[in-house]
Amino acid sequence: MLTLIKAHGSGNQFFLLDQNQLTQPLTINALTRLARQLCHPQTGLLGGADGLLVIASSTIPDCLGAMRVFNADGSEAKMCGNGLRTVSRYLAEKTGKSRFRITTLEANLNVTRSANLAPNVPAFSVQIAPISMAAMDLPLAYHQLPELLNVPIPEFAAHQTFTAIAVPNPHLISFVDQISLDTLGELGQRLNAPNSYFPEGVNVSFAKILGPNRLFVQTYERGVGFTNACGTGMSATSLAFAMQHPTQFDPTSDLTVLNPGGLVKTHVTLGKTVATSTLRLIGNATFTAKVTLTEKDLRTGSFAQAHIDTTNEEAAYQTFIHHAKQTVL
Ligand SMILES: N[C@H](CCC[C@H](N)C(=O)O)C(=O)O
Repeated sequence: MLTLIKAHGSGNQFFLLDQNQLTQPLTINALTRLARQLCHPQTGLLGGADGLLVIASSTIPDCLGAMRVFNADGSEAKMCGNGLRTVSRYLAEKTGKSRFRITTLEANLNVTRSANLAPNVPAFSVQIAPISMAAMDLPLAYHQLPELLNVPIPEFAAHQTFTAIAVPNPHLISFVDQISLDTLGELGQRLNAPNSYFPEGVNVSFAKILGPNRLFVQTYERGVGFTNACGTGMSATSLAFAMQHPTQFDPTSDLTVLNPGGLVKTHVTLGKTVATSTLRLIGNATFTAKVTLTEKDLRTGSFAQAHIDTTNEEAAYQTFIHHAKQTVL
């Protein structure tokens, strides 16, 4: 038997699979198929999820594991900020460590257990890196511009400016007075269609500035669609906020970033270049259920015999968010 964990970071839902439990690792094709099967909102497990996080061993010194990210549509992503917090918790509990690194596709990232946000609401602080605005790192094909920083782009949306940042997965960010889900949804779908300005797709975030170091961010995610929260999206948006709204950015304290699924904190340090800036994402790592099933059923995508143990953490998280939103707004 093996265990899948259903988890979320700020309402961004994932299944965690530690490949070390398997007789042999699943191939990329099998992981792509499994992500689609597990995450499907109707036919998946537990109402589906936004992605599948695959944990494997790492050979890098002081890295306790490696994380790969598969979106609900099966596409692989370079990074997942909310997911990294849940993987950090999994590895912290597996090893008893509270400060270590995790290998991701383009960086070995520092993670640290933080103080619980409330009783039964564990939290982690994770590094988000590498950071780039170079069109080739997104990749972006828009009128040969070397980067997008606060650029009006009528083809994307009227009367809006856009910033593109890779952390290292690709993000397109626009600060708006009011968030139009229709505009965001149409743009998200259009820029993730074949032959768009973003040949590998892009996560699109609209952000509302609520006050100094306080944002609300809604993201349309590549490979998923609208989600409760996008960790890398909120991190990239925090960096864009620091660059574009310096009078409202206090570098000495965290930002509070609200989202439909709750809230996170981010910390931004602005370097001389974007590549020398740093980002940290701090927030909950909630395990909502543990799923036990045979390796055979996992490999065949047969979940009828899976045994579900629901935890009591979701109620604790909702209580925390209810109180937190009252204090932050
Ligand atoms: N959809 C994203 C991956 C998941 C990232 C998001 N869930 C996060 O927390 O960062 C992408 O394709 O780049």
